[in-house]
Parts: sequence; structure tokens; C-alpha cells
Amino acid sequence: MAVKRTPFIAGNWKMNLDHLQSIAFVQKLAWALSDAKHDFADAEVAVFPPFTDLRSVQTLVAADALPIGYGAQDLSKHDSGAYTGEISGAFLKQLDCGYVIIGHSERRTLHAETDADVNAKVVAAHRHGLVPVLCVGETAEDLEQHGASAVPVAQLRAALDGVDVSKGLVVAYEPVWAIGSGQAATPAQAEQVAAALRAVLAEIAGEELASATRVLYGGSVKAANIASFLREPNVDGALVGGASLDIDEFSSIVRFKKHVGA
Ligand SMILES: O=C(CO)COP(=O)(O)O
Repeated sequence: MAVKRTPFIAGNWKMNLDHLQSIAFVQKLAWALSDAKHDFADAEVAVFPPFTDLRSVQTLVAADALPIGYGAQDLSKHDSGAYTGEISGAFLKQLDCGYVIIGHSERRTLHAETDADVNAKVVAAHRHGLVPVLCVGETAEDLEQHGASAVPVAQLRAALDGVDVSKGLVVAYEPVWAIGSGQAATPAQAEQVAAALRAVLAEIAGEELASATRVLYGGSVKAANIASFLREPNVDGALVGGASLDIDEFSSIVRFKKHVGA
């Protein structure tokens, strides 16, 4: 199990920052990263802006060869056709997106996405060469009734039904009760669920792919707590919501190495 996984710090902007604001933000982030070359050298950083920002972000990242990845917050399970308001994975690939968030709890609850929808979206992402950032997580009620791991593990199994994990996957464990609440899971809780998710990955895809797949923690991550999560052996990074909109806070999260052992 001594596989080295590149830490991944991902900013989910949700429905914030328009395309002009996205340009300013990514420019500032690039400056902050170049300032901190040593610290962040072995981490990967990506932002997940609204769809309408992606072309601007692409242009900026490509023009200056910025070391910043990006992706969308959702995609359609269909490739094209009469699906008003939907966005095809083909369009995202055209914009050089590397990743796409799938199954975020806000999509599952506010847009009634089922495990079957999430599974179809993972397959669609792979069809277009995008790496899914697959979100799983339990509600406060689930936690009380079934413990922390049961629901995320069931969601992972359902999402990966028939999926070829070798086509790329990042898993994000986001307890619903920790999202936007200011009450993050403890590092030990995150580690426990991340380890359970990795064990399921091993069962589904084999030890080698499981130990190469990054499992992130998300839910009230801030500069002040990022290092404590990243010290855990099975937590390989973070999916950051609110704190990814504040350039100082997000830059500080990305420079997490500074905090390790500090
Ligand atoms: O939902 C999240 C990221 O996808 C987490 O949001 P917060 O970091 O605002 O809790």
C-alpha cells in the first residue's frame, strides 16, 4: 500500500463567481501558486466554476500554461439531443475540462438525482474522457441510524456499477451534515470512511487501482484544518466549497504543506 498519490485540492465554486470574476480569481490563484512553488509543488489544484465560466477559464489557463486544472460541476448522462438545459460531456471535453463533479449532495437532494443517474453520469464522463469527481456522503440522520460508512459505501457501489475504474476516478467523501455548516468531520471520521471507500474500491477494481485512486474529504474545509485531514493516510486531498471562493483562504489551503508539522 505504499503507493504515492498526488494530493488534490479542488475548489467547488457552486453557483458563485461569473465569468469575469472567474478570470480575476484564477489569475490571483496562479500568482499565489507561483509565489509558493516549493510548498505546493507536489499537489494538484483544480477549480470547478459554473458552466458559463469554463470557456474563460480555459482561455486563461491555456494562454499562460497555468498549473491549474478545472472541470464542471455536473454533466448530462446523454451525449446530445432534446434535453433542454443539459450540458454534454462532449462540450466539456471540447473546453479541455479534465474533471467533472458527479453526485454532489446538492444535486442529489435539490435535483433528485438517484444512484442510477449518478451511475449513468459516471459512465458518460468516461465516454468523453473526463475524470469523475464522484461525491458520496451521509446525512445526519444516516449517521445516527447507520453510522458514517454505510451510506457512502452503498452510494459508491451503486455509482460504480459496471464502471471501468481504470478510466479515471476521484472519490470525494462529503458528509452532508458537514457541508456549509462550519462543522467539519474530525480527521479520524474522515479517515474511517475514506478507508472503507478504498476497501470497496479494492473489491470492485482490485488493489492496484484502489491504492492509486484519490479519496478526498469535503465539508467545511478551511486553511486551519486542511493539514489535519491530509495527515490521514487515506485522505488524499479536499473538495472545498465556501473557502474556495476566498482567494487568501484557498491559496492558504493549497499551500497546506506549510501547516504540516507546524
Ligand atoms: O460541498 C462542498 C464541496 O463540494 C463543501 O462545501 P463547504 O466547504 O462550503 O462546506
